Amino acid sequence: MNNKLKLGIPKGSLETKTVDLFKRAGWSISYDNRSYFPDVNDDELSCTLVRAQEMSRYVEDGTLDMGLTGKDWIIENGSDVVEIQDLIYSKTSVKQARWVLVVREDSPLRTLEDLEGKRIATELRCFTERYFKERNINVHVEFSWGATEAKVVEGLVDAIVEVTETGSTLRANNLKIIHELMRTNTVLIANREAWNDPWKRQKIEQIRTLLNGSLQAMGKVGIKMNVSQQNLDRVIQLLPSLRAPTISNLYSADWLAIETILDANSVRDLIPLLQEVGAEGIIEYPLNKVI
Ligand SMILES: Nc1ncnc2c1ncn2[C@@H]1O[C@H](COP(=O)(O)OP(=O)(O)OP(=O)(O)O)[C@@H](O)[C@H]1O
Ligand SMILES: O=P(O)(O)OC[C@H]1O[C@H](OP(=O)(O)OP(=O)(O)O)[C@H](O)[C@@H]1O
Ligand SMILES: [Mg+2]
Repeated sequence: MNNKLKLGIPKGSLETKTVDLFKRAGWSISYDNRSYFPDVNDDELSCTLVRAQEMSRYVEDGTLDMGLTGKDWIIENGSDVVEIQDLIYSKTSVKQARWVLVVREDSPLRTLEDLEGKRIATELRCFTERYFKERNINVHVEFSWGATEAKVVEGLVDAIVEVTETGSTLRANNLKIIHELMRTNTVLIANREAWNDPWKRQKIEQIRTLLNGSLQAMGKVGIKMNVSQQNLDRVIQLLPSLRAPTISNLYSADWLAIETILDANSVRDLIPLLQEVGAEGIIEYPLNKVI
């Protein structure tokens, strides 16, 4: 029988982006709507859908060898897992999210200390209790099952501790941030025993490299151009690159080809500048992985 690595895919807001990332990395994960055990085109993997909130507990106890979840939930659960790789993506972006203390815009509460004796609702209850305890501020923290912003709007609680990325939910509800408690992002985690098993570690490393390479390639493009020897320095000065641009000789001795990688959104400003300093035959191409 084949060796198998048991992989947890986060069900919920991270799900689609995670499956997309695996697709780019070379693994096709497919399932019908009601199944919690997706198929994957790799005999060495078995996949299970698990809530992001619970992932680290199943990885810690070995039910799963590896999984993806948020740093916030690893901390909340106090799970002893190996954090293999930060993979900074979420449902909406490729940036970190923030857990923040939030009150109504018209609230007189301004600082952490102002929360003394007040009520706070949050999904991250243990973390929030610990955070205030460490600062000797007494608060009543109650668990929220979701729609947390509504509770502070309606006055059910004095404040909430909630995750935010763009801030649009807070703005839509006339809420303001008075303190940032933590930054969080998606992390690839592994069970300690699995990490110490040579076959499993090799498989985890393969997945880490390809997921990270695919994530790094998002929003980046390759660009290639020809330039005469006399214009070389002026072109090079315009080009950012991972290390240094690659330069190779063309058949005609005093012309060179330059190749580099850059942010896709910088290309439209860069191309006219490159032309001005003598670059010709410019081509741009998409990237699948940057490793
Ligand atoms: N709007 C957001 N922007 C960036 N990251 C987010 C956002 N919402 C949630 N996350 C992150 O995604 C992970 C999963 O989110 P969360 O815990 O809210 O579960 P969920 O799958 O959205 O389920 P639920 O519907 O219960 O909220 C968490 O680690 C969280 O930090
Ligand atoms: O700052 P923003 O970019 O507006 O993001 C913040 C919102 O995103 C999350 O909700 P989500 O969209 O995951 O919905 P959910 O309540 O179903 O989890 C979070 O619970 C906030 O409500
Ligand atoms: Mg959510």
